[in-house]
Amino acid sequence: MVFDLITIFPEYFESPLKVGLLGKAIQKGLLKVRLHNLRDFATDKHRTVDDKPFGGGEGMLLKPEPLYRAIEALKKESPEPWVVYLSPQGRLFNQEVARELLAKKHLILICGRYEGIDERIRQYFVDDEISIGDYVLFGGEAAALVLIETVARLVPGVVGCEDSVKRDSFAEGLLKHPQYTRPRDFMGYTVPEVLLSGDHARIERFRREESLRITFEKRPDLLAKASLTDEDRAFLEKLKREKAR
Ligand SMILES: CN(C)c1ccccc1CNc1ccc(C(N)=O)cn1
Repeated sequence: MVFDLITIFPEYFESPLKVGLLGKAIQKGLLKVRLHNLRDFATDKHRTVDDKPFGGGEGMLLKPEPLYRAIEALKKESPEPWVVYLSPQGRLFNQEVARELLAKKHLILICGRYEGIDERIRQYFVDDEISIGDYVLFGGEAAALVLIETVARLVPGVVGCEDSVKRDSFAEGLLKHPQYTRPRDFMGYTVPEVLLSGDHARIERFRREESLRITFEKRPDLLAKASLTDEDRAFLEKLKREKAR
């Protein structure tokens, strides 16, 4: 997996790419993240990358030429790169989109600043416009980092045990069940005894029911998309009856 980042603030990414499992994965060569300063693709003396919008209006836009030069230079380096533009106008990013992007193997991420980029770059050179959520950031860098972390976690070997990635929240379409560790009694708050029972079948069922319960309470919208067994559906019916009471 290769991520090429086009940004006017490469320094933004310094420490996030060094720490934790992402830092280790890059060190191990499980994935590559390459930073490209958009200013290096400007040709004038002042390395200009932005300009005023035609038709007037507040703020500045990223000019098309430096972006075009950056994208074309990076496209030459690999067979089929996938050009992603992070913007509030993009399709909503989620775990499913992350799995799609993992299959692309080489992503070129454009981090917008100011009011965004010239429409002709978006229209003719971007393959995929993605938003990480309905809010406005100073720039696309934070969104790019969210995308990189989510996709990187899916690269084999990045997260220790593969199964844990499979059992993540959203992986099966449900929210993750609550988790506990020592001590058994913390300020009088104890751990559900089933988790101390050693009865793995019972523990698995308890955890599945807890996932169903918190998804039903906090994100019922996810239930429509989740893959549910008959046992799951029966449990959800019980929750609905309890709620109706
Ligand atoms: C300056 N803005 C508003 C802007 C406008 C257009 C493109 C990029 C930017 C950079 N900001 C971003 C980027 C992404 C997201 C998101 N939700 O993924 C939120 N904000």
